[in-house]
Amino acid sequence: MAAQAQQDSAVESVHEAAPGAVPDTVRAPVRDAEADSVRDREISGEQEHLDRVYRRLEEKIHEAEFLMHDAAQRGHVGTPGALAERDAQVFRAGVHLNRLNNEFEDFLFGRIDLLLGKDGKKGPDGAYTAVEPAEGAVRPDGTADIAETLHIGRIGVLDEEYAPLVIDWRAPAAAPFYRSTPVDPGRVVRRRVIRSKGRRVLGVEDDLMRPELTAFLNGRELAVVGDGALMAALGQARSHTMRDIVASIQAEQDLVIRAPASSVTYVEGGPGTGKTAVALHRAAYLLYQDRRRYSGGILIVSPTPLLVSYTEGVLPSLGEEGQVAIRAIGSLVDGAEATLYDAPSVARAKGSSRMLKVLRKAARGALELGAAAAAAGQLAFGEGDGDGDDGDAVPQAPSGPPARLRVVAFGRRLELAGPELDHVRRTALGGTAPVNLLRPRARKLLLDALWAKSGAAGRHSDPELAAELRSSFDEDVLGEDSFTAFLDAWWPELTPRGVLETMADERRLGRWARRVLNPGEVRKVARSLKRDGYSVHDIAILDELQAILGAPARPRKKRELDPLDQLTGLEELMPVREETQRERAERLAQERVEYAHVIVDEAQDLTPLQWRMVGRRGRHATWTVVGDPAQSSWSDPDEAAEARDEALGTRLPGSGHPGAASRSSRARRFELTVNYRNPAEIAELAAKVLALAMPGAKSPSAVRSTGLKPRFALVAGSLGATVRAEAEALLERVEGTVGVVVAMNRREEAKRWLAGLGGGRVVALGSLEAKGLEYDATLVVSPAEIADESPAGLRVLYVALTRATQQLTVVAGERDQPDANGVPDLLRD
Ligand SMILES: Nc1ncnc2c1ncn2[C@@H]1O[C@H](COP(=O)(O)OP(=O)(O)OP(=O)(O)O)[C@@H](O)[C@H]1O
Repeated sequence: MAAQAQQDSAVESVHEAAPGAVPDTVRAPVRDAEADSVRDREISGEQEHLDRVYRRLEEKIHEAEFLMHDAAQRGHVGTPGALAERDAQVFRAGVHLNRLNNEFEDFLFGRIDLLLGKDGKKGPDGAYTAVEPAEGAVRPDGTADIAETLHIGRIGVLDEEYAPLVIDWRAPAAAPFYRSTPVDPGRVVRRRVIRSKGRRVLGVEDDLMRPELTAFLNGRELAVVGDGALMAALGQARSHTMRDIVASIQAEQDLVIRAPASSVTYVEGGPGTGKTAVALHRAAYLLYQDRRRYSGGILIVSPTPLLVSYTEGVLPSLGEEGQVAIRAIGSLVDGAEATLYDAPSVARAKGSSRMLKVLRKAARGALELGAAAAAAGQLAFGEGDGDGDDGDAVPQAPSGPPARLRVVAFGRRLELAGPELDHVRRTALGGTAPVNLLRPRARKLLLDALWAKSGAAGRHSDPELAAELRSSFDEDVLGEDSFTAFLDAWWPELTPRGVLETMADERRLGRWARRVLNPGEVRKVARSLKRDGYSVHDIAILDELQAILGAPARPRKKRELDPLDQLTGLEELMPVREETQRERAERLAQERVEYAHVIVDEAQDLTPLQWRMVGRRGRHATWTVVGDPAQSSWSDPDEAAEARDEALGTRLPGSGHPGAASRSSRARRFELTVNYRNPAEIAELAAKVLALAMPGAKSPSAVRSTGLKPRFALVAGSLGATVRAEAEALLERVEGTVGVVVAMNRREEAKRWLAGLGGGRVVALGSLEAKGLEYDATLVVSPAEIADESPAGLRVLYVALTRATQQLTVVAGERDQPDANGVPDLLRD
């Protein structure tokens, strides 16, 4: 038996079916007085096991420290082979040590007690692989023996004999911990969640998967204690950071987490169904399952920086760091960071695929502005510090490109002027390559035009002599400083920033956007580009411009010396030192523009231009796309879906997209159906808005209820004073966080209303910023204002109403038409 349970158990349980709301589990409470002693005994049994695990971990830490020491010694030997080996060993031991030293909050969190399996094969982790019980595992009288006990934790630990003390939660042997349900229990009789802090076991929560059985462990009947792990987790107060759900992942979520990554995995589900949590756990699972395949990195695209900081602690808590980059959609372009919001009408214009045409024209049009356009965006992105201060000013009355080219070649003065230069430019732009990469072509065409003017073309009939003459002519011209200076000014290397800034001129933009944007849109877009800083939509435009222009040459970074080499004097032995593994990892991270797997969270919100931007980061990647159409704040979901399919290459056969047919046929779709966040009372209210926003759409079913109906408040005195008073009341009623959601244009005002309140527990948010976040209590201010903000306003309101884990208050503002109870018209039946 792989890891037999240590404690004796007793017959202490009263079995009882779970309340219907709990989707996958059946729980059984125990009787009070007796129960306490059974509970204590069960806890001390788990404590013994945890102590054993920590003793083993300490041994492993000593081993890793020894390896590090040994590796350092090897460095002193000084041969290239020893150096490479040292680096590899230091790297491996360092990773190991780091993980072991990490005091996980609850390192060991689960246990399953299993029946004898159908066959006796063991997997690499020492656990039996059979999923189904053996035929004789259950005796005809309904009794059975527990044949195997497995403990589940954040990383796997083997004992001295290579038997599993802890199974990694992502290992196949741990899957039954998540997958087993009373309907389909497999070999699992009891599933236990163990709560611990540091090295102390605090409690256990059991779920019986085969309540009809009387099961024995070491001759004693299996005890069942606790109130169920899921409910315990859901009832906890929230902080400003998300927790992992590793101890209570539900069966439908586990299917998504462990789905093989081929092509695209689509995951849909309403608010609170665990999409974000599942996405993060999936990243950890994929890395565990095939670290080599994902060495190219996993990118998680999140809608806002707030959601990034809310979620970024989850992966380290799962033992994964480094390989996964979580980036907000407005931070995907190095050196540029979105800090501004666009009004919905501006966002619609900037994000739509119509903008592509405008940008192509702008990139070419910017050339006509010559060096002035290039000077506008002095720094290519990637070089700036991203604070929006470098070269943000809109160029003042650009002088335009030089009007004539004068050079001396073969002793003659040659000149190209206006129409000739225009002709060369038009011909050069006829090529399909990115504008910056067309510069050599333009240079060649200029040389051709000058050659034609020189009159030397017909001098030799012998082709060899003619070619020689031509090449010495070219050399002559290219050696002229005036030619290089002209080319730099006439065909400058354009940067995305520079082009974007030239678009801030309304007249110019109007020319480039003719018949694509209407005059109103041109005016608003141009005006929005005059601000200091970027919006999320500007970031996608910068990325698109980068693709249109072609990458500017990056200056080569100077290689830094490794202090270790200086210590061992190896620089002298090896003139060109090989990169260490660490350096290589750092270099790859810096240069990484594409990833092996891309996870898009809140995918319903991506605009067509954003899909193109994200698509460029995973051209050869597999994808997980997570979203909820009912929460979309983009006004044209069909247009965005088309852009998504194009970015992912999943369009149906006949679309002409390479690989379309095979990709679309391999795509998998999952739906998450249970709302773990909102109590039923809040979910019910939100469903009313969903019915208005998307008639016929189904809400996920809430897993618990609190008996607390949402509160409706009318403005008494000023709106600010009412909001402050209601927020204060909520702070009294919940232990954790309070989120106050207002229309976007009230954000600053709301921050002032709430100044000094709650000591960090209360946060004011614009409606779009609330995406993906959750609070113990939420205060939604003026539903009508939020709904009227944009064409997608009702869906944004739906998001706002589904953020609370415990309590919700709605303050009806001026635009709402509350009834006598304060219920705004939008929230009435
Ligand atoms: N199996 C689970 N066990 C415990 N908690 C869970 C489980 N699944 C989800 N949760 C919790 O439910 C809440 C909602 O999860 P999450 O934010 O991932 O949902 P979502 O589908 O992304 O929601 P939204 O679409 O509204 O942003 C989180 O607090 C999460 O920790």
